[in-house]
Amino acid sequence: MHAVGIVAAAGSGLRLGAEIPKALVPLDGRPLVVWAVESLRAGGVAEVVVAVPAPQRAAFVAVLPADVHVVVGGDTRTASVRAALAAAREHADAVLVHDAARPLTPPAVVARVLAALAAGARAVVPVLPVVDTTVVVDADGVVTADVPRSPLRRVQTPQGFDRATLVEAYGRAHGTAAEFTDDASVVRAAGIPVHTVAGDERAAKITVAHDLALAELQVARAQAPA
Ligand SMILES: Nc1ccn([C@@H]2O[C@H](COP(=O)(O)OP(=O)(O)OP(=O)(O)O)[C@@H](O)[C@H]2O)c(=O)n1
Ligand SMILES: C[C@](O)(CO)[C@H](O)COP(=O)(O)O
Repeated sequence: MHAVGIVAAAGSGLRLGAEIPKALVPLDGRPLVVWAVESLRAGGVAEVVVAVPAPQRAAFVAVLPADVHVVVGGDTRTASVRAALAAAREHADAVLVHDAARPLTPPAVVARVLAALAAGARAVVPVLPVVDTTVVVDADGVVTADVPRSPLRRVQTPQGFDRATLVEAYGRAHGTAAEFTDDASVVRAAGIPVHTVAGDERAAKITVAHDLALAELQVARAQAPA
């Protein structure tokens, strides 16, 4: 199976609040996007396309390995993945879509996604259980319902797809009013079942400053002498 990786790195990172795009923010001295590309490669995905913000294209090219294909992303994550998918070489039979914002994703997660695709899944996502009590609130913030949490899962990346399936699902979604927060929901909207494999807490998404501080600690702990 030949898999191509897509890294969505075109966001601005408003919630992180850095002065540069989030994917360029350093973690232990190296930009988040570089960590994300390395995770994919360590897990077995050699060919990678990265979607970046147009104004900072040159800055991304300067930090990424020369054999990474850089494309300009869009206004939404879905638009950025669509742009990268159009640039992904057609000889690939699988696509793994990853967030630049998940820099410490263990290679084993990537390998589990690849293995599920090799075993015949057309779509697969890494997931973790929900550990907090989960509720619904109304417009005033008053709890209106408890949600049984045992069937709930938190979805991570990389998300893996049969390439033709992902291309067709993105084609169907084009021009609809639907808003998608990940690629598996684009595929599910086309009626394709999405399978799951075990995710990993270390693949957490860096969204706010606290997440970056935790990631720095995670790297320091991994580097500390035993
Ligand atoms: N137009 C966009 C928006 C997001 N992303 C990418 O999608 C991933 C997940 O998005 P998120 O964590 O929400 O990043 P931002 O959109 O940058 O964050 P914020 O919502 O705080 O601005 C990130 O790697 C981000 O770079 C993207 O490629 N193109
Ligand atoms: C793709 C994703 O990371 C899966 O959990 C998530 O949906 C991205 O959400 P965001 O609001 O764009 O950070």
